[in-house]
Amino acid sequence: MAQLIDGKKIASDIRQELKGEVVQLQEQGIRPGLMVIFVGHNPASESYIRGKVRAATEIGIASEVLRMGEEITEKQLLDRIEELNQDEAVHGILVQLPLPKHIDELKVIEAISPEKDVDGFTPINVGKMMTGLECYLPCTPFGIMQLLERSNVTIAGKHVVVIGRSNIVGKPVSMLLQRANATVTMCHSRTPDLATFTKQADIIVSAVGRIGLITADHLKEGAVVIDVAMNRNEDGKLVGDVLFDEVFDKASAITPVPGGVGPMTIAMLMHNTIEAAKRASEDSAE
Ligand SMILES: Nc1nc2c(c(=O)[nH]1)N[C@@H](CN(C=O)c1ccc(C(=O)N[C@@H](CCC(=O)O)C(=O)O)cc1)CN2
Repeated sequence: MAQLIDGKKIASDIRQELKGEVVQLQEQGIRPGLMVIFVGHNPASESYIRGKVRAATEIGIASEVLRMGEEITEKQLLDRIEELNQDEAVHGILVQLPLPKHIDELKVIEAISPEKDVDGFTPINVGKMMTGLECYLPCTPFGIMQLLERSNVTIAGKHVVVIGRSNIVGKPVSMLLQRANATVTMCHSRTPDLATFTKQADIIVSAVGRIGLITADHLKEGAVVIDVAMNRNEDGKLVGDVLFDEVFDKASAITPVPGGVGPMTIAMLMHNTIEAAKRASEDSAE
């Protein structure tokens, strides 16, 4: 039977720690500020943004949601980002993804000032992460690392199989795990005979978005399983890639969906926003 890695509890612990940091900043007259840009009406995004605003309010971060209709042009969005880049009260800017199809996501992300890029998605921050320079780490991969560390899962020397190659999760988490001295194998939705790879893993990170992708047969006894996916099943219930009930008996530790990686994404966004406020005040003091 596995240890349940309780992301909800760990994220709540992190938010409590961050609350203390915000109190200290406020004593210096600094109030961290986060601007969330939401284009369109995606219901899932709506719910994630609510979670971000709730967490910010709990911690004492000033947050605002800039809502833009689906019909806005790419140019209008880019102009708005440029204004926010210049706004000193805004320490962190994020554009909720996905964006409507007529807007080029990469172009929009690139427009965010790297100093305010609390999602860690801009090419500058990605490049810094690749080379080990100080930067904002993307929130979901950062959250996965925190989950593993705070659950006392050893990473160094372990073989990790990451399934998924997105810019948000698969690629960056592979890099962070490798930096923590794991040996990383990257697989994806089109990897033939996935089980050949996953059966060799001490830790599996699955971020594909396919219900039932990982079964007990994909695991070696005692592997750690991190499920990053958010899928809706036939009953409308939120489930991951992993068949939780059967994998639970074979794994040594496992994250649930919901209540695993998801809450950590928001906690690490709060961490990055506070970091952005600290850096801005250090820069203005220089
Ligand atoms: N600009 C960004 N866009 C997106 C990101 C991101 O990091 N930055 N990640 C995802 C969505 N996301 C945050 O934005 C996110 C996903 C899931 C959760 C979460 O807490 N999930 C809960 C379940 C919530 C529910 O019931 O619907 C859980 O797993 O327990 C938070 C944030 C894509 N876009």
